[in-house]
Amino acid sequence: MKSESVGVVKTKYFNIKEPIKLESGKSLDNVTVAYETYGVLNKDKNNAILICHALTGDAHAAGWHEGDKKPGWWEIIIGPGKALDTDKYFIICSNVLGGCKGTTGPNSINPKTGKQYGLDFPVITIKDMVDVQKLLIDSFGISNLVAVIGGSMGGMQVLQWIISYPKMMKKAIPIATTARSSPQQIAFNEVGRQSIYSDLNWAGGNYYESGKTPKNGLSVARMVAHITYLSEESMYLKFGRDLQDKDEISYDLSLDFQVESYLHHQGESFVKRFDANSYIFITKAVDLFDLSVNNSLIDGFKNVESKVGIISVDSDWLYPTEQSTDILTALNANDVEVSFSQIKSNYGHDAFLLEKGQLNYIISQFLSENIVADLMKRGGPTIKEDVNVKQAAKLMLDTHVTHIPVVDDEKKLIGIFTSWDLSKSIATNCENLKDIMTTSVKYCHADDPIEEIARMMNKYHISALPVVDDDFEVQGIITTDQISNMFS
Ligand SMILES: CC(=O)SCCNC(=O)CCNC(=O)[C@H](O)C(C)(C)COP(=O)(O)OP(=O)(O)OC[C@H]1O[C@@H](n2cnc3c(N)ncnc32)[C@H](O)[C@@H]1OP(=O)(O)O
Ligand SMILES: N[C@@H](CCO)C(=O)O
Repeated sequence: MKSESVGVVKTKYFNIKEPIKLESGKSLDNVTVAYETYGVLNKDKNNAILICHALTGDAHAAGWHEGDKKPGWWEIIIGPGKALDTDKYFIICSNVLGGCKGTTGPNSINPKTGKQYGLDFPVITIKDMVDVQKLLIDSFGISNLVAVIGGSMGGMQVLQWIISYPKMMKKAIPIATTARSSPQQIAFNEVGRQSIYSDLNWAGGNYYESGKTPKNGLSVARMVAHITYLSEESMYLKFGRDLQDKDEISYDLSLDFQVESYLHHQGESFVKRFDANSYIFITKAVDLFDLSVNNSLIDGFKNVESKVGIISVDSDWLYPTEQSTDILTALNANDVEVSFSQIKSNYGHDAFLLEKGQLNYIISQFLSENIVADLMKRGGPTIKEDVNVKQAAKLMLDTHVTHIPVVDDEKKLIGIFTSWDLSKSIATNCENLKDIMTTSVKYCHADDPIEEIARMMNKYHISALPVVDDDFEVQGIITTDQISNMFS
């Protein structure tokens, strides 16, 4: 076990009491969500990061299940000192709705029949997956996530999050993904589904009780899909035209090449961990994914508020970089704060699971708290100037703050009342807030760099700055405590 691993972990389960209303108009009762967490949720509940997994992933993103030979699928970036630093963040990862690794899906028991759903399971969408994740996040009492991050189908969930719940996260990191599935991506998934339907054990999806699953069909579906996760270069480097367990071609249509053997291996190991019906429903959800509105991604992304760090892989031909730059263009057109990084790798699409150095560097850079929005305390108390000092002092005491922005009737900043002003009021027997408050108040904006704020605080010997928007309305406050916490 690596020293920087989170160690032995266990999957937990969250049961949703209310029915889940799906995008299709149908609903699902008794939904269970399998999830894992790493790190500690702080008392303010403002250090959580949500991971969204890819097509065949699960909640087990990091650490080791007792007795397992392999760690979670994103062990390379989750753990003490890594980009998703569990000494700093509280990491949550759940198995998607429709999955087969603990969250309700087609292999779960339908409460209405007492039998496994099979194809009675309703068609679900990426939005349905995100809505279920939101209920899980709500159950922790988290009202604002540091970030939502995911690759491939996980990246689709990230993009759905920033549209469905724009105020729920400061940052979003969609990796190797698209804002709408392309005809080529749909085509590959349809071949996979047809391969399952053609299996003699398919039985219309009701194979659970027979004990014989459509594993051959599912294996071939995986073989085709797995090719799209690699690149021609990586396959040449790994296999070339080398033969598998033989010195010469046998001319009997048996397996000859290493690449054939590799794909058989990937197919065989996949069917041990995945359910064919889940594969059908989840690939269908991926195909239906399209965030454009009136065929425009610009319209689709018009409500985004979070800062977005897009990452693509230069050799990814399943989700090519152009689909990431389409997202970049649409977010830019909406004045969203967005950055774009490209992983240099010959691995292809699955580089987001493998390129440890680049992923840790790019993600930790993006997550590093460098603007006011990353540290500020949103909301918080404000006060009108027409109150007396005693009322202001009581509000300070009740809300445990030493600085209260003073606002007019439109919530626009007109001053600040500090504990120093309170001391002055006592020393000068001043009772009216407006006679003692500081009117030449220094302020800042959410997108100001932290370094600039620190310089202002140092220059003017102040320890807090109200944060205002373009209309000068108070959005929150940033104090020296929040800045010093960033370095501690
Ligand atoms: C985000 C998520 O959803 S994660 C879900 C799990 N990940 C995926 O499904 C993505 C699909 N890709 C994979 O599974 C890949 O194996 C990864 C990305 C996990 C790892 O990639 P790499 O480290 O490059 O391993 P690679 O793709 O070469 O596969 C290695 C395996 O193939 C086997 N293999 C390699 N060559 C051959 C061959 N000629 N014949 C048979 N098997 C072979 C190795 O023995 C190894 O076996 P293992 O499965 O027991 O580890
Ligand atoms: N190979 C990963 C990514 C697919 O997009 C998976 O199977 O989930």
